[in-house]
Amino acid sequence: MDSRLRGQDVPVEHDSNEPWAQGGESSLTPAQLNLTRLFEQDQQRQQKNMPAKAAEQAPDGTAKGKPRLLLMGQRRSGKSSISSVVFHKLPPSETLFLESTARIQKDELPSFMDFQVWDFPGQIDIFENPTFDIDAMFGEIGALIWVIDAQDDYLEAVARLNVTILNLQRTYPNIKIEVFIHKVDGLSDDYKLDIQRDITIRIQDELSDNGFENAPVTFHLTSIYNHSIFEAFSKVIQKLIPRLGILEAMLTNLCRTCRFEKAYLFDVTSKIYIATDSAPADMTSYEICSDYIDVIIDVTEVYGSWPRSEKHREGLEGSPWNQKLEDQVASNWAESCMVLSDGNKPIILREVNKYLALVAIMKEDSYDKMPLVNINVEVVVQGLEEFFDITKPK
Ligand SMILES: Nc1nc2c(ncn2[C@@H]2O[C@H](COP(=O)(O)OP(=O)(O)OP(=O)(O)O)[C@@H](O)[C@H]2O)c(=O)[nH]1
Repeated sequence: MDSRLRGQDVPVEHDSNEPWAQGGESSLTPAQLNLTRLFEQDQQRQQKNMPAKAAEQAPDGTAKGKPRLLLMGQRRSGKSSISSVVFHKLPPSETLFLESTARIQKDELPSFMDFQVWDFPGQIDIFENPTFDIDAMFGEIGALIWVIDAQDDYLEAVARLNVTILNLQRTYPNIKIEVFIHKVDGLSDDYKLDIQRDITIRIQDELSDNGFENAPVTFHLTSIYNHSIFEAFSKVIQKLIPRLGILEAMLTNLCRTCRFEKAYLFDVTSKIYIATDSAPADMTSYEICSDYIDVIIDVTEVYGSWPRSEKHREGLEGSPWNQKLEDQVASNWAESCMVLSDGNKPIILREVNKYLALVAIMKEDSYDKMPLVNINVEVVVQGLEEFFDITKPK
């Protein structure tokens, strides 16, 4: 959308003499310097914890420093379906036709943090197979996602998961283990909770029998047929973001200042939310915001997206506007800073960069204050850009 459709935007002029506009170490604001220092400390700590072998080289030449998500579990538990639905937009019903994975599928996903997803074939046991370089696999920061089919007998899956956790805990105590109790669609709420309780107890008992009391294992109830899989991935990815608290604080402040009900920072392609404000997250607001992203993407696909052709640009900059496009829109990146009314609660979407978008649900009376809201959103977006600039893997 351009500003003619939006109407309410107040473009904020930026003084190029302002410190953050210039770049360079000496021109950083105290907040930027503080974040840079904290981030460097985090990285030094992580490098100390990394096994020497993994720190030396990346397996198969993939870029280092990219967080890696490993999808493991029994055959047909739903690993490839999860990866295809979340990261490749495959409609859930089409996963019925996916073939069994024969070799490890490595997916590099260009996104705000360029992570990789490795989909393991269900029949492979990496600890029994000497050809696997375990150090290279688990040395990088990331998470192991273990998928358990809740509609099937899960005892063997739990037993294999226990062996895997015990093996990992001895060498890589920091790796996060995320258990997806999957395919819970069609199960009653009571039954879902029973299964979750049973699996949790079986794993925790085994771990404490072996002397591991506080292993970082988290459980999620998931299905590709609703938003639960995106919600679970959001939680997994959030744990990989250094200094997530700063992002949350920014969004909480924005909600307070603009009287938003809820604000999410989304990774647009996967619709994973990578941060939200401190108000309790509820599935409904997440669903509304993520569906809204779909609407915007569909509209953008129909009416053209970045980059525009020279001719299109000339048309937009010509009469009657007679202004450069950059001067007409609030953001160089955003084509979709627009407001829709949903049940009297407008929703605002503002692109942050080509991967991220800020989506917020406003309160009923906030529509009148759009110019102020836009200015505040603009400032937060700049803060977010600076955050990701400082914390991106170097
Ligand atoms: N009901 C339901 N079925 C699912 C769900 N996720 C995946 N499936 C189905 O589970 C079957 C197996 O899915 P796959 O993704 O191929 O399983 P996999 O774990 O990758 O299997 P391997 O490659 O053999 O290890 C497919 O028929 C999917 O449609 C879910 O959330 N709910």
